[in-house]
Amino acid sequence: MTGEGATARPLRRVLPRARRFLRRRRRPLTRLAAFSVLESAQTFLGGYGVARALDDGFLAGDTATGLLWLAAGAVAVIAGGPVVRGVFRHLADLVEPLRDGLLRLVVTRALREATTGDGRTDAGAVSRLTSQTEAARDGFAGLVLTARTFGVTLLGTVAGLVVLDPLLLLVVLPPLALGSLLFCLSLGPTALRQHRSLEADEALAAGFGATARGLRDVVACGGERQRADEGEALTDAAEAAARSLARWAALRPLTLGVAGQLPVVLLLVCAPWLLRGGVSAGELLGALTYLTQWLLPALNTLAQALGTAATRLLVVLDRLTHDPYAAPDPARPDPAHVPETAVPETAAATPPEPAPYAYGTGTGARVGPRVELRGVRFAYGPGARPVLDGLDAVVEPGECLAVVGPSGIGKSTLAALTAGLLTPAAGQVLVDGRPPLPPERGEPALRRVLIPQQAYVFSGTLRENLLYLCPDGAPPADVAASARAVGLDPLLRRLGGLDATVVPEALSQGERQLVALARAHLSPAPLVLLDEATCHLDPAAEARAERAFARRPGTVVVIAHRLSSARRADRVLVLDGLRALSGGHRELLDSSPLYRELFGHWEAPRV
Ligand SMILES: Nc1ncnc2c1ncn2[C@@H]1O[C@H](COP(=O)(O)OP(=O)(O)OP(=O)(O)O)[C@@H](O)[C@H]1O
Repeated sequence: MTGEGATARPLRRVLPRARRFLRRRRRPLTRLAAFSVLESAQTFLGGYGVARALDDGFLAGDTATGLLWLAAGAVAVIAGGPVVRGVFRHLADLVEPLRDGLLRLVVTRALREATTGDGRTDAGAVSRLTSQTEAARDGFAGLVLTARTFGVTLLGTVAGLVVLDPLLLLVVLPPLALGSLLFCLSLGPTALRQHRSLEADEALAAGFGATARGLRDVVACGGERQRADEGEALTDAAEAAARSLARWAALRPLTLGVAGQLPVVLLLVCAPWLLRGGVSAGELLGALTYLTQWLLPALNTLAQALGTAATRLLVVLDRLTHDPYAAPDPARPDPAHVPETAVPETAAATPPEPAPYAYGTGTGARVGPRVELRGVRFAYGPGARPVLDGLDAVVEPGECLAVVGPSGIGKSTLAALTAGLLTPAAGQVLVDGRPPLPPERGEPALRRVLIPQQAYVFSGTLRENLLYLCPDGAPPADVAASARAVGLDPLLRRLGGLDATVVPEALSQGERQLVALARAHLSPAPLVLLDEATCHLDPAAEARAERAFARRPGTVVVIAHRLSSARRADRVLVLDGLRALSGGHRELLDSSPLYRELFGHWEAPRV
């Protein structure tokens, strides 16, 4: 999860720019302040008029005077119209340059990206030019207006209370100052938590987006458990961030209560003392009018604006002013990459299950799980014709079985059933005597890897790609040995070593298959299923990769792309739709017309 430093970064980036911008706008700011002082006369008369209306008018039996004072307050509001117009005019002088500056920045950057010719395009420029700059302008204007209104109200209220009776100020000022101070102190931590929550949400969205995009490959590579753990870690982080934000946000009503409502309560509680001290009933009501009619609403609006609108403004400003193509900060991992490469803390903290076999580069005895298919029937849909029906087959521990048969006969279906990706409608698939668990139920340790035709390579270093199926990591010597064994060395040298960054789309299909093969070779999985996983390699490279898997301890099932794979395997399974025959290459040439026919059609390269 991102740390405090990372969450504070947008604040640190935006605040100096904001200060510079405001320093250059002294004139409109001064004019705005001058109009605001005029406007505070409205607030002043709002409370003072009520006090005089009561004391000099209604309580003194002079209703006309009372009504006149009330009317004075109303006239002040109406006369304030031109003042408000002036405020908006000077507000425009402040916020329009902000939008112009942001537009200039976005256009300059988009043009630079379009003309540097490095192939990167700033796809978000249109959104930044339109909605985001408008959002920044509106947000800034709203914030200035709210802060200004609060300042005006506070000024009018304090002036009114001093004129009515300084004793009133003695009661009102302490809780108002204390509440405001507490509120200001809570702003920083709340903003930090808001950013942390936003970042956690974004990381969550990026993580699940990446999973959704690569779902097929994740399943094919047997990475469901790792993905599920990563997803859970991201969800937990987002939840923790939201809870932390909620705790700080809950402080806000408390501070507002101290600043806005406690003075009202204190005024009422101290009313007898105030009245004895010379404060009149009208002055008391005037003070209450200041608090309830003016100060409290202004305080609430300000708190709301600072709590939500200001944070949103900060995020938008940061997005607009921060160069997305600037050199990345090494302290900040790219959220889009985190789920692809990182082993989640929860997984790392869980002690690994004792591995039943030794894998990787060893050359020991032929060990591995026994795979058994008993009377397996499978159809893609309830009414569909079964692809496999009554299929019996066995792969002995440590054996390499090649599966051959015409196109569409069900070879990949058999691989997917063995991997646990599909469940038979009838019969049983057993790996070491147990049905392979479907991916969503996962198994604690990586038991099998299926490499499909379309190899999965992600953006990251070669090392990260190779270690993707090694939740507990692997010694560097094993990584290098697996790369060498499957024939990845030339690509490794060309890219500049294990720490070179891989751009998946810049690799050929065969190179991608080599990366996937090295990854499976290095993985601790005791059962490897190669579903035409070498189809883009030339015959010599295919032979090298298959020999590497034959030397690796474990059971291997190869869905053969060329007959040469069948010749190298310990045994061959021929699927012909009605029955399955298994045996050695020579044996099948004698016993299986289909195998003979396939052999006749296949080119048998000499490698
Ligand atoms: N997801 C699916 N939904 C419906 N039918 C499918 C699906 N996948 C495969 N099939 C059908 O099941 C049959 C067996 O397909 P499968 O891919 O297992 O054959 P295959 O022997 O591996 O073929 P190939 O050698 O061409 O890859 C085919 O008729 C295919 O059209």
